[in-house]
Amino acid sequence: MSYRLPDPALAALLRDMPKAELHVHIEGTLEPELIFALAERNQVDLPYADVASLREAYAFSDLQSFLDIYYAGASVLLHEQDFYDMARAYLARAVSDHVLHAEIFFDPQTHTARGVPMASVINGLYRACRDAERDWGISCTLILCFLRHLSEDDAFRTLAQAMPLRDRFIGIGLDSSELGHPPEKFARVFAHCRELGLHLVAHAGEEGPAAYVWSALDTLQVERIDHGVQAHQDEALMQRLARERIALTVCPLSNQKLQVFPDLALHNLPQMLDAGVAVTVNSDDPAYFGGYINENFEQLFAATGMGPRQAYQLARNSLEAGFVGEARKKAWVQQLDDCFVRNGFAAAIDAG
Ligand code: HPA
Ligand SMILES: [Zn+2]
Repeated sequence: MSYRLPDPALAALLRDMPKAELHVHIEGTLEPELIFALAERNQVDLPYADVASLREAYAFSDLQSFLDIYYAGASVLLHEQDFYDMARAYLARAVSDHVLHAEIFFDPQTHTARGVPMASVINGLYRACRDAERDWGISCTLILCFLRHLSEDDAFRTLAQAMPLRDRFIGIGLDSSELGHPPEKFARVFAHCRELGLHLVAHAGEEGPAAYVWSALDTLQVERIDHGVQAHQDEALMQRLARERIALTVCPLSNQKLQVFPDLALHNLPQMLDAGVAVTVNSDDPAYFGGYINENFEQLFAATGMGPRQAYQLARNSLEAGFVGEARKKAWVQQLDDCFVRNGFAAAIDAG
């Protein structure tokens, strides 16, 4: 089900308000047109005849059915310039959606397993971030994700390969198939990353149970939870998330596409926000799930009937949950306040 906002003033506010994107997989921003262009450039065979038939395959029943196609799409990425072009396209889009700051996930094991050098992956993405900052003023950092369906030893090897480029990523995440791969499987490698001074996040409670969110917090000691929507099943967990202001990077269109919620109108984000949890809105894999961050905001608000007060809270949560210094956060929140005043929604600031 796709939703449209009937209120043009609210739609304009959601579009124009400054925001941060804290949960986007760069490989999930690879649009079918770019997949085919890179396939041709790199002479990679694809099991789809054209862009239209690839898009037709984007009908998912759960996380795994998506991941199978997502990893196939990433097979066209071979050279540093491919990673640069992919990230450049995403960042241009983020700028037009008024994203001030993006923390971008990448999955190195998806590429190194095919013989792509770690340096090609990280240097291509990093150069795109620096160029976007120079050209468009967007702030942009990288988070290296371990694939949880692989072993912890594989994660350690991946970390070792990335260490010569340690200054080019700020944190570590955990993604891929959740069920059967609980956070504690990666306890030792996360403890090591913590000692290295890396920020820590993990996907938990997307399809997996609330127990995985507890484990990500207590065993991995992550600073944010990616998705986390299953926390709603556990009142004690909800209270902890709210009390400790642990941000959840929620991805509404992803949750609908992967059938975590059968329909956006049934999404629990409004209740989580009401319960005082620091929820944020993000796009996850926008090329596959039918929309970038502003489309996530617009459709979610249209489906659930939320208004300017919640828009303010969500944007503010995102600007405050990034891994950046307090002075920059304060300046960004000032820009957010100015936007709400300019658009005639000053009351939403005071209510928030
Ligand atoms: O939503 C997701 N969940 C887990 N792994 C992923 N890798 C890309 N997107 C996702
Ligand atoms: Zn994700």
